[in-house]
Amino acid sequence: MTTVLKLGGSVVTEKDRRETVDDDALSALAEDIAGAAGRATGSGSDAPADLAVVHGGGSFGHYHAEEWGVTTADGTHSATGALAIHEAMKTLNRAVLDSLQSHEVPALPVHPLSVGARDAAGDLTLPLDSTRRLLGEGFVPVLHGDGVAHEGEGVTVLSGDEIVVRLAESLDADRVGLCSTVPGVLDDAGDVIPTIESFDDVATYLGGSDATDVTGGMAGKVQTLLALDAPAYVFGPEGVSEFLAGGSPGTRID
Ligand SMILES: Nc1ncnc2c1ncn2[C@@H]1O[C@H](COP(=O)(O)OP(=O)(O)OP(=O)(O)O)[C@@H](O)[C@H]1O
Ligand SMILES: C=C(C)CCOP(=O)(O)O
Repeated sequence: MTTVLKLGGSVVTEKDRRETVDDDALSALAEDIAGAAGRATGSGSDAPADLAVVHGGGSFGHYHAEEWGVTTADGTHSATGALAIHEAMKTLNRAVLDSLQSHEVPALPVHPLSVGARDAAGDLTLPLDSTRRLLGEGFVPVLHGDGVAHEGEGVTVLSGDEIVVRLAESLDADRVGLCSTVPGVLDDAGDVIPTIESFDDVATYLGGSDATDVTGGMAGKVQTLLALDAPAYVFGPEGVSEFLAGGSPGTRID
């Protein structure tokens, strides 16, 4: 059983305060991840079957991407700018790793800038040999939204959501979960939509992000998740344990 879980940048950071980790939220998530694997602190048991974690940018990557005018399509040839985005994401990644490891989750980093590339059409190559091998050896690889080399553009943004989709396809994942600040995809009355099977059915409800976010909020998420073979779930932090236990919190996207 292979599971891909994205921790939204909106959840693990205070999105409107530059480069600020939400320590309490992150720690609660790490505890849920550890608990789901029967690996709560002190249990000493091994890693669960194949869990890959991805996290977004929150108040780390997005601030720098915006400052340098970098999006998923428009890049920078400034090494200073690209490094600012990458280093901010590495700082956040380190905080995620520290929190997971402090809950006995055997988490290790995989930095997409070092391996990924986009061609001129924007198509992504993301070799995942190290991710696959880490999983096979009982680790929990933790990838993150990052900069990526992009033909003709320099470096553009690679969103955590795009990494999730690529991971799910390449690892033939059984389940995909996106933990965001919202309890699911919401309709115009603010209620969680239980299941989404077509973009057109829900397009009018879907907006961008309510914070600084160069990769674009819920509409993009739903669109990319619909393209996946594996079922994907969008839920809030309260849904993580249920998701990792095999349940169906929030919105299911088929
Ligand atoms: N119909 C909708 N239902 C739920 N959320 C919506 C909807 N339309 C827009 N949103 C916005 O989408 C946001 C979630 O997208 P966002 O990209 O901020 O999430 P994230 O994945 O947690 O963060 P990051 O992109 O930094 O990783 C919600 O906080 C909300 O503001
Ligand atoms: C802004 C950067 C570098 C990462 C974006 O990742 P996302 O928050 O998952 O969209």
